[in-house]
Amino acid sequence: MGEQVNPFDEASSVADNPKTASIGSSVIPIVNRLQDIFAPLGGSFPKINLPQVAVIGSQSSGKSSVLEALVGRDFLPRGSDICTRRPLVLQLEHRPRRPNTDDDREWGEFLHLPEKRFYDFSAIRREIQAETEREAGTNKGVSDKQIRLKISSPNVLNITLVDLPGMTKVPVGDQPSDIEARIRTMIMSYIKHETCVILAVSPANSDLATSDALQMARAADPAGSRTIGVITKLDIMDRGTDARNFLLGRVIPLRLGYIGVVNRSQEDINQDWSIVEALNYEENFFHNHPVYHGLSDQCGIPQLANKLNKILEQHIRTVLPRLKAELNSQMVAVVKEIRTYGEDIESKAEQGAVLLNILTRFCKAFSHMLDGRSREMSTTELSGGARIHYIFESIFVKSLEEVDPCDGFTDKDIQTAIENATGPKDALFVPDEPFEVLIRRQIARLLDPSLQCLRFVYEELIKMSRACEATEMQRFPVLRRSVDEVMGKFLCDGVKPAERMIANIVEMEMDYINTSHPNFLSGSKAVELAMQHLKSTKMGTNFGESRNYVEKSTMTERGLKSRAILAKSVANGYVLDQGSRPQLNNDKPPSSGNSTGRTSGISSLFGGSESRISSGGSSSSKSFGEPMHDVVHLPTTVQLREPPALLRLSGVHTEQQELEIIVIKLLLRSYYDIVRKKIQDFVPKAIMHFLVNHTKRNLLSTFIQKLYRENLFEEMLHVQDDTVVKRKRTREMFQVLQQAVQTLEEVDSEVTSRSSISSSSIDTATGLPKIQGLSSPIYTTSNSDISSHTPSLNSFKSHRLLHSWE
Ligand SMILES: Nc1nc2c(ncn2[C@@H]2O[C@H](COP(=O)(O)OP(=O)(O)OP(=O)(O)O)[C@@H](O)[C@H]2O)c(=O)[nH]1
Repeated sequence: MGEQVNPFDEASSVADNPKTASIGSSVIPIVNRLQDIFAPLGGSFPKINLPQVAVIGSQSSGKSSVLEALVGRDFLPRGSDICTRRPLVLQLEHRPRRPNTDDDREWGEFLHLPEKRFYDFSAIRREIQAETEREAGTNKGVSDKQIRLKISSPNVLNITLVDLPGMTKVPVGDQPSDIEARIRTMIMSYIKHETCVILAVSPANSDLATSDALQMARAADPAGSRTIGVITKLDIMDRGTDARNFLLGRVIPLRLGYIGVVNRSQEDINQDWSIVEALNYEENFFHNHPVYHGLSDQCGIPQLANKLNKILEQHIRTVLPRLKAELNSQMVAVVKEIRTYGEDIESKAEQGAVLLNILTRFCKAFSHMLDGRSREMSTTELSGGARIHYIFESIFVKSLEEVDPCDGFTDKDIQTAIENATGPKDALFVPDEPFEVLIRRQIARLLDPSLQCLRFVYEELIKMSRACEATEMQRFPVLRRSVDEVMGKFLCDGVKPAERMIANIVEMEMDYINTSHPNFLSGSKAVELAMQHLKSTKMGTNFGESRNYVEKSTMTERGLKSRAILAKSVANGYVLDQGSRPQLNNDKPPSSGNSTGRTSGISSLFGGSESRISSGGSSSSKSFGEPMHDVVHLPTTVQLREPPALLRLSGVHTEQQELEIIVIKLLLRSYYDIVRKKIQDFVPKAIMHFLVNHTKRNLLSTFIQKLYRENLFEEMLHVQDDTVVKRKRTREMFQVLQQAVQTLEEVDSEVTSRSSISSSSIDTATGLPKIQGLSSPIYTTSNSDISSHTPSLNSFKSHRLLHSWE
């Protein structure tokens, strides 16, 4: 006794002591093996996160002593007074042994002292004490601020253990009056998590039935599926009493049962007993004790470690299927990749077959994509032929729909066109020319969007051809480039006739303005509507309404030629008839003398103003032999101003002019509508015929013509230089994965045979044992050990549990 353990000396570790078992000792080989499996697969593989273990109990119940014994290292402050005053989160980190090195030392590292390694474990204990005092003071104060300590060693498992301050009732020193509630809240924040295994420590020398630890554990884990009861200080119970009934679960039943332990007493600590010595003492104690002798499964730190190890093994067993699934999906990916690298193709016949196959598949994929029969059809966005339909309907047709037929010219422009068309005379009727000039101009504007639509479809086809490049084509860069080139040229060639056809359609429309079209608005209707509009404008009503009405109502009406109809229009009170002179509706005599330049002597079609017809009678009554005017040559008194070089209309319209403008606009709208509809119909047809369907029909024959040539086989099927390397590497990876799957199967059956927890009693979410059925009483079963059932691999597999991964 009293022999000091040298922490540097690995031989002194409990983990290596064949007589003892520390936490994770049985799990380490499994985890190591798993790591060996996954190491060659790279860092992408997820880690196995084991559950956290938290030690709870009343003050000085022996929590730190239990934790130390489980880890097998002396490094925690222990004592009869309050020692743990801040939560200590102890992260054990497995460091693989490095071959051919002797640096297998263990060290500790605090989060608050990064990069400082503690190789001396008593220095770790001193730092824990110092750091506790820095935060919680020296006078028994408690803080919930964690101390985080990482222990790195080749002998530990990756697991986190938490030592928590003990529960107390009466505040002492600097402790606040609500210390009890505060500590309980702190403890609960750790043990409430489903993945936390609770070690509920109760000292045997106090009333076990009122154990604070068991009460709290029950609150956090009502099913009792992750709580192990630990009874300490069995060596200092009242003489004549023992904890047998408690250990057997007869007082407070607990699903995972109880383990009784004997740690070092304060005196042992003072005498520097090592952990190994303490464990030897404990072993002897139970062996020689008349009551506990028969309860060897429930007594001793090694039994506690065993119980915990089984839980950890079970957890690993729970995550194994997930690992397998992960391996399998990697296998699938690798097999897929191997396929992209293909095999070496030697003979010409083979090369020809491969090339033809690739080209045929490409064309099929292209066709399928166009027709919406692609296997990899997206459900999140439009693709293939649906995009072309969208271009036609939602872009092209809709955009033409939104064009205003009178866009691009003003009323003044229309009036100027009318004036110019009548030449030096005043017109009898509204002439055809302005209407034709303007409608041609508007039809010409349809060409650009039509060609744009063609370009959009062309670009779609290019995109689709890229998307169709089958995986096997990826490894033949020359073939890929050639297919791109042939496709590009082929599509370009298809664009040209489509372009010509579209230009022809527009030109045809511009070349002959068919005012006899059945849907064209009749001139008389146009005049009528124009007059209605003028009238309603005067009355303040909205012309838009009447115009809409007109457009609808006249679509089917057979139109008459504008000139003829206009000549029979009614305007401003005059009845106009072709070839006859306008008659005034009233008997107003024509005024004489003050005729303007616009009066021509013959009434114009819209010649409604008196001034425009007033001088007609007198001039027509003169004979040819007579001079036109009676000119009296007097000295010039009035100087005419020179006409300006650039003549423009003022923009102020007479009512008559306004009427003419409206008529022209109505006719423009009506005719433009007819043309627009034709263009909306013919342009997509031209594109489909000359470009899209042509491509579908003739692509394969073009490919065969251009690329399927024996002298090109070699060149076309030349693989990328790194393909050979990749092919080799992927095949090796496939073998590694195959090996990994096999090893995993072995580990699985190994763990299954070792694990003694029934698969049906595993919580699928946490990997921890669970209670069957909610109706069963909490902390119910007697202390019948969790090891009573050993499931077969098949029974385990049939359950197909969920696995907890983080
Ligand atoms: N005789 C005997 N003494 C024990 C046993 N377990 C712990 N002790 C002593 O009880 C005292 C408290 O032990 P700790 O391990 O510090 O208890 P703790 O629960 O961590 O204490 P706090 O963290 O301060 O709440 C120490 O003096 C230990 O030596 C035991 O099984 N038998």
